[in-house]
Amino acid sequence: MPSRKFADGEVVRGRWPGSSLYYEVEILSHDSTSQLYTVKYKDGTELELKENDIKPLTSFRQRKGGSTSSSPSRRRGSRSRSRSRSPGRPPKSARRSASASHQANIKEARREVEVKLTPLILKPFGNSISRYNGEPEHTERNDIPHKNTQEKFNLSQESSYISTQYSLHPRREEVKLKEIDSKEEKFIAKELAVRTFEVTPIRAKDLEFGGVPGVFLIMFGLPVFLFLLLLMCKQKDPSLLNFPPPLPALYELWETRVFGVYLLWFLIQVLFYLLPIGKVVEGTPLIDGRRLKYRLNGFYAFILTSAVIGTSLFQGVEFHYVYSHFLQFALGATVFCVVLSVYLYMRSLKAPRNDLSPASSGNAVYDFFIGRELNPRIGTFDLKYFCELRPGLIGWVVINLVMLLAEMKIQDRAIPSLAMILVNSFQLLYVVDALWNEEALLTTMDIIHDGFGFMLAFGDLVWVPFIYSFQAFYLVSHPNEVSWPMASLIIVLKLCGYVIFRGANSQKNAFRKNPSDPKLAHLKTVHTSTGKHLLVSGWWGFVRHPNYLGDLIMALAWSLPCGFNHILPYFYVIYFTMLLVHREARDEYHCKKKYGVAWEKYCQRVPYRIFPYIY
Ligand SMILES: NC(=O)c1ccc[n+]([C@@H]2O[C@H](COP(=O)([O-])OP(=O)(O)OC[C@H]3O[C@@H](n4cnc5c(N)ncnc54)[C@H](OP(=O)(O)O)[C@@H]3O)[C@@H](O)[C@H]2O)c1
Ligand SMILES: CC(C)CCC[C@@H](C)[C@H]1CC[C@H]2C3=C(CC[C@]12C)[C@@]1(C)CC[C@H](O)C(C)(C)[C@@H]1CC3
Repeated sequence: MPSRKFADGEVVRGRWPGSSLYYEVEILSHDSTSQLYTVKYKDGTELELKENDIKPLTSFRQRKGGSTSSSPSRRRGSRSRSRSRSPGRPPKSARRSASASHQANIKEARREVEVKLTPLILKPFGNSISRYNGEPEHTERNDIPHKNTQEKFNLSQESSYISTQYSLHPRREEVKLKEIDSKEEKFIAKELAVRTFEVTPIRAKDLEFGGVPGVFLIMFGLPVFLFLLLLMCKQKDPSLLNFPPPLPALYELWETRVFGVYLLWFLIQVLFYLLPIGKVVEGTPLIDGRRLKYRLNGFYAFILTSAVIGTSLFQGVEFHYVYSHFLQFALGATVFCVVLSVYLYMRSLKAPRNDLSPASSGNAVYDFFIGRELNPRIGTFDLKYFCELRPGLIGWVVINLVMLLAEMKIQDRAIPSLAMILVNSFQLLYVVDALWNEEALLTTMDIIHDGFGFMLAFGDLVWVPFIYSFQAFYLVSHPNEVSWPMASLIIVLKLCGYVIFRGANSQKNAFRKNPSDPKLAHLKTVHTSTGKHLLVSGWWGFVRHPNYLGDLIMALAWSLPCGFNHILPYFYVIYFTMLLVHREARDEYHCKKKYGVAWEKYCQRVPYRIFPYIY
């Protein structure tokens, strides 16, 4: 077997094709047949290089006094004084055909500017930002000013893919050069976006959820499973050992009126979403540097929904209808989700490449599931963002209330059971918390990475409202009396989970928003090649996903009020453990790709993923 010189994960310099420039890259893999290395540049571009085009870091000498950068994604220090070339920028030969006239204009204008070129000096670890994935001198730092500089640096560079390669010193016509700069930057950013998609097709082995067969199974299996669970839960003895009840015929489950009520609910939420109340914030930078705007009015939508529900109750609207047609509502929501997914896939075929999700693969079945378009929008209406928090999440609280009323009616109670009150209030707290901290959603994997397809449409609109309300649904036909001491223990457990969940999420969100926040000055961090830091103390030094741990503890506290007669109310805990273990693995995979060696250092330092000393 032919030997290879560089190992996976090694940080080296890779030649940018068509040029004699070398950039820091991470070796991702090596193909022994073609003898090519797959490498990743710091701006995320992945390419295949020959061994000859790769050099160890040590083969570059550091030159004193040079004002250069070796970071592909590094923004120029002084925009008026420097010109750029970057790995994102295609080699001249490749670019010429596509952009001949644009380039001619630029060249023409540039001729009028007298410039002095400073050749690139590759400077291993010459500046903090170019230290690849790790901490050559100190791994931990509390030095906020240092962190701040880097973080600011990173934030500004995030919207640009331009790197400083040559230092040009204009002597005249500075304004003109600036104009060319900005024209060219836009052009390069656009080309890079296209190029990144061209050079990084997702290979079959990178498909998540078991690839095409896996997502096929999930798409058909989950709706069937949902109905089985709901039917089992309605049985007098919902033991798993009992044979599952047969699925009713489709015509028995379909009711146009129910579907109409569901549509009405959806439209009311659309209306609330469109209200011009709440502040508007920017999301994380997209591949082409744009930042989408999002209005944060989820909490207001919740208040308004509560007002509508309260008024309807007062007016005597029969909410029991939802309980007695629960399966029909679940089917209505499923049909809606399928139609929505088809629409999303169809429109994504016309979407520009820049708008596609990094998770999409080119395979129709897989993309239908994972979502092809990252942020499908109709005007300013963001479909994914809307569905993630509104109809399903707020719907879950309303369904819980329906179950509480149904319990009182069916069990002939003057007040709801303590178990029902616990389940309702715990889950209400969870939903209100999500809506109150709506901005945090903008940095989740769902918004940044996954497209909007069947997975999230079904998850948000069907799975969340109809499965997450399962404990309340169970309690309607399976009463469980909880003693006060037991209730107190459960409340303590829920609060512990909530403190961990909220503490961890808030700590990370605050750190990502402002790394020099004085309240976080005591926390230790490692810095990464991207300029971002990773927290290695506080909640994030306890386990690598403390927020998942808190979430799981809360999930257990939601199930305990249902007692120990059946395993069915614990389905949520079991499913959620599987979901979060899988999600954790997906996140680790992305973080490993993003942060390389720095992530490995973090893993060594914080060895447990979710459960301390267990996993
Ligand atoms: N109820 C449900 O069904 C459900 C389902 C899924 C998730 N959730 C909850 O949703 C919340 C968000 O979850 P999520 O899956 O989006 O993941 P998350 O844990 O909030 O975010 C993961 C990201 O955090 C950053 N990060 C990781 N380690 C870090 C560290 N040590 N220091 C600083 N940043 C670090 C990384 O992104 P960057 O470095 O790029 O910032 C990583 O990609 C969680 O609380 C989770 O429990 C609930
Ligand atoms: C295969 C499918 C069944 C998988 C479906 C997954 C979805 C149900 C989840 C994926 C991301 C989740 C999520 C929340 C709810 C459940 C998901 C949509 C969330 C809205 C719950 C409240 C949290 O506070 C949150 C806003 C952080 C969270 C975001 C992710």
